[in-house]
Amino acid sequence: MNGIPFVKMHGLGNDFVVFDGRRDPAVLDLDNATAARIADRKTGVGCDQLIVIEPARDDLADAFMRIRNNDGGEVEACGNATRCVASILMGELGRNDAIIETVVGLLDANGASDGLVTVDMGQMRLDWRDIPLSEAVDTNHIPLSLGPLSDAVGVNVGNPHAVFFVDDAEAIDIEKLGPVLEHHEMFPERANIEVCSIIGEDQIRMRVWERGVGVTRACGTGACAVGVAAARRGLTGRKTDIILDGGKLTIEWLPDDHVLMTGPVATSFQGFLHSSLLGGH
Ligand SMILES: N[C@H](CCC[C@H](N)C(=O)O)C(=O)O
Repeated sequence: MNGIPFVKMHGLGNDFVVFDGRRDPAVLDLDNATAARIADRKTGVGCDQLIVIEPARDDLADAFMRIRNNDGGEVEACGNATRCVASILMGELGRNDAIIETVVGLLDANGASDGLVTVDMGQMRLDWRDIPLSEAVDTNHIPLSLGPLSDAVGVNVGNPHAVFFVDDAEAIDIEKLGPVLEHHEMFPERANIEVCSIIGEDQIRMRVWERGVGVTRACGTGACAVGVAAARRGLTGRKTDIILDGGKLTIEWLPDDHVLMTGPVATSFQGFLHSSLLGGH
């Protein structure tokens, strides 16, 4: 079988095409158009994010993870994919831990009970400049309203998030509101948009419109942002279960502002990318 091997994986239905650039240099430095063609669910393999495992730059890391959204654009963080890459690396290394390097730093991953994986998603950043926002506002109460949504909480998980609390997250038309908010002038680098409601003690139901993708069944960095936002607002404690369309993630916001995210990893299939999809690359 010719073509470049990949593995199709997902975290709670947030799905990825994962290439190994350490073995196949043809997938290193893909351009945005090529990445979008591969990620396209009609013309390509189809995925929310396209992931390339690359040789680590930092001696402390086991590998570097490059993340591209469905629209081909490179982004800083992807929690669900980080668990998937950690699972691959731990399998290769025969270890129950791995360090994944990203453009925003090193992430520590560990195998947890029941086949789950825990990732330290790093230190959350809460200043308006770090979200980033286009003006100096209290990020615990961003003055932004659209329809039934208002009064967002901004959190940077390596990537930008805006969290809205509502009575019933499932009643919100996120397909309509998400893209308008993603591209709002308040967010100079756009934003991932989460709509959530408290459904029990330390239990939060969340839906997400992802920057550069659209509605996904789960978003790990989004769950981190929601867990932090709820605790900032005093709606929950610092350890919460986040119920997404695709299932549950457990989030813990530590006193040092790091966030631990625990959840499952799944492999769908192995495949080979026809070289025509790499285009002129
Ligand atoms: N699904 C990913 C989020 C990707 C974030 C991406 N949509 C962005 O533009 O930041 C996750 O599990 O964290």
